[in-house]
Amino acid sequence: MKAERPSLPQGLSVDNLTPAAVINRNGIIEWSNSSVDVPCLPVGRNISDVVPDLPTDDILGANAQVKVHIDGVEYLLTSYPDIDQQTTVVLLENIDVLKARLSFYIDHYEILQGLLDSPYEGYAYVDEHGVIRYVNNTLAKYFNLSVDQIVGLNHKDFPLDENLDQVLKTREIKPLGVVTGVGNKRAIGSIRPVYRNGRFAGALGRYFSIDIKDITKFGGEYLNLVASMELREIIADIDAIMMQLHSYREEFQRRHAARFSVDNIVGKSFMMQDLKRKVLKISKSPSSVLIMGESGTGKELFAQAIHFHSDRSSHPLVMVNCAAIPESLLESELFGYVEGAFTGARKGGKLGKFELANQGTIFLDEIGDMPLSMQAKLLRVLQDRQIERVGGERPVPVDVRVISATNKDLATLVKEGSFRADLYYRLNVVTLHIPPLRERKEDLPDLVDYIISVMNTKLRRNVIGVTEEAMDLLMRHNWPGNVRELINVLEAAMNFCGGALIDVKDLPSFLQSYKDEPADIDKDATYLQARIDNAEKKELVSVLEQCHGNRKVAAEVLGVSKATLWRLMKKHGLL
Ligand SMILES: Nc1ncnc2c1ncn2[C@@H]1O[C@H](COP(=O)(O)OP(=O)(O)OP(=O)(O)O)[C@@H](O)[C@H]1O
Repeated sequence: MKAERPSLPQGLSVDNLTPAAVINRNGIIEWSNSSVDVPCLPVGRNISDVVPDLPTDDILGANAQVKVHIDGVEYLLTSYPDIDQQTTVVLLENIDVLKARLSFYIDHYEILQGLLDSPYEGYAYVDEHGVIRYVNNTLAKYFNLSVDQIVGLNHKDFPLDENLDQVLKTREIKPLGVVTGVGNKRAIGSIRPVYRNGRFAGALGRYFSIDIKDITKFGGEYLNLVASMELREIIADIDAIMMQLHSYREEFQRRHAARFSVDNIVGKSFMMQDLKRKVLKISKSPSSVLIMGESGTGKELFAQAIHFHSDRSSHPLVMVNCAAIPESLLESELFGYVEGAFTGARKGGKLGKFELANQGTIFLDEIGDMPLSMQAKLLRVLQDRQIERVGGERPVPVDVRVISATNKDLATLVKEGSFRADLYYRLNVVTLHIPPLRERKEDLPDLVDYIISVMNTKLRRNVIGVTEEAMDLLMRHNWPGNVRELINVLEAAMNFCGGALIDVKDLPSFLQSYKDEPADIDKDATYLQARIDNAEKKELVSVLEQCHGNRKVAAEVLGVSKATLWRLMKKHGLL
């Protein structure tokens, strides 16, 4: 019958594989785990009979380790005295088995050490209290620190995996965590909970560099690692994200492409022809452009055309109306923000208009309304060619051409102190002045035709033009709202007109009232003179072009003296 096991010394546990016995002060075996299965320590016998070479006096009531032999087998015998020294527990471990186990551990230790020393992978172990207990050299290098400088720190004081806190709380694995080291070195990996003897014992993280320079540096060896399933999955995830990003970019690009070229700008007046020529010239240059002109003159249309004809046209044209965005939001709209930059900030942060316009063009409309505080920040961006996201810690380089527009007189704003002079000069490298419609009324008939054709599509109508009387009234108006006002008037008239031609009665009453006014001889004369001047200039330009700039021949063709030709060229700004 198997004797009941006496209590073992505290902290000692005995399994059934290691022969163990409890012996009394006289060396008699009182209990043994091996009496039935492996009867090498039979109960009731004296231990010195069973283990002939045992120095009994050394082990009884003492904690000792001795090498002994039983039936020719070598054992390591360990003794543990009970607290009252009445009994002693002895354990017998087969030395050959111990040696084999040890060499197994040594081999595995070396393999593990080799893995942990990997130059491609970073490892970290954080205990259940959040104290960093281990990092390998590779991970320490991410932070330009030594292993010793990191081990012992609490993870809250050190920027390890962003998911670490969650794993310590939820004890669940978190894939795709990012470790951001110094110089924006980044590694991606997973962190998982660790259990020891069934007890939660912290978290273990494993990371791969996602720095392309590192990947190429590791070359073939790195590619071997690519074969690992985990990395392949991560790469597949990154690929999917990149593809998504690419399609969003394309969609963004499509929505922000320039829709109008110079051919869409209606107007044959000399001033408009001249402006269109300038647009074609300046579009290729990276210089900032300032477009000035009253409201509704077509400043945005010109900005579109500049972008359309530039080398940047395959990249976005991003519009910002500086007057429409509250001052408090303008900075984050222009430069973006990082996650957690302020209360209500979107998760993951937000890109600003400058970054969205990268490699393309940004159109800053109503620049005269930009608050002074923002003007200083914009100036820095134009000088340094880099932006700083709100809440961000590092500048982001941007390659953006800036076109700004205003209907205010910026030079006067500078004098009054509400616009920075240095910014004015930065923006004003090239200036386009769009003349108001009243100064180029000869463009009105073409604009009317163009607007009617656009409105026919929009309103599903078939109007072919305006009557002579109606055109006369349109010509008499001063158009303070410029082309936009003309568009509104014609749209309203097309809604009223029942026939193919817009007549006087279809026009708004303020226009109809002109017909009761005596013709303004001065105004009409000015208009006529403008047309004559325009025709004269056109003829001059065409003849000079035909004669390849040879003034003597041009004067002959025109039938004027060389002096008259010179005077005419000066008058029309052709010298
Ligand atoms: N020369 C033109 N040819 C054809 N359409 C024009 C022309 N000029 C202006 N338009 C049209 O007139 C409208 C107003 O033009 P746009 O918005 O470019 O003016 P703006 O000067 O930028 O105005 P604001 O200063 O109020 O922003 C638009 O619908 C535009 O397409």
